[in-house]
Amino acid sequence: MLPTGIISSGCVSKLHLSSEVKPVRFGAEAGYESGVAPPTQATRSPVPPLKLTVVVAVALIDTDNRILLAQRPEGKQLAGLWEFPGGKLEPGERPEETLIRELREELGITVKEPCLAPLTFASHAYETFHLLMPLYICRRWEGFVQPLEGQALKWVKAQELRSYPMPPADEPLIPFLVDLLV
Ligand SMILES: Nc1nc2c([nH]c(=O)n2[C@H]2C[C@H](O)[C@@H](COP(=O)(O)OP(=O)(O)OP(=O)(O)O)O2)c(=O)[nH]1
Repeated sequence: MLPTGIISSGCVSKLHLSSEVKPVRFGAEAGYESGVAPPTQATRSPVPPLKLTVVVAVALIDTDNRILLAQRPEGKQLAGLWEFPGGKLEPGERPEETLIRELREELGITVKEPCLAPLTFASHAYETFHLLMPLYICRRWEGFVQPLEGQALKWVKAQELRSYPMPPADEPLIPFLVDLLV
């Protein structure tokens, strides 16, 4: 059996090893004032953390239980992949405000905050940032969905989501939608 802290196969996809040994700091010196144990040699991340980017997304669901996907345009990162509408949290915004703003800008629809229900979230390390993406669901909005930013749009059944290539962060979200809608 492996002792705690040794990485075995199956749970961790990337292991970064460094021969550089840094001095270990404890307690207040390490920024831990009281009551919280400092990271140990075994639990401290061996690589500098990626910048955390919060993107808020929504599965809009129509009366036939189909989900709206939008295709990322040419020239952008992850171009051609199908994603949930949404966008980056701006400073000072609450996640629901971000979504309401993005849905108006991207799709021309008006969503009221009580119509946004949290479903799950994605946490995914891209090469240059770590994405944290709450996924809401929404069944009620005002106006007609329009591709205001030139993006292709598709209404897709939950069981057909796997036929649309999505960003890697989104793949673990699919079973939650299948459980909810199928
Ligand atoms: N909206 C949305 N973004 C997603 C999803 N999955 C996923 O990995 N992302 C990533 C792609 C982008 O890196 C980021 C979304 O930021 P954004 O909507 O502002 O996209 P963007 O490329 O236009 O960003 P930028 O030009 O303003 O930097 O999150 C998803 O399902 N929906």
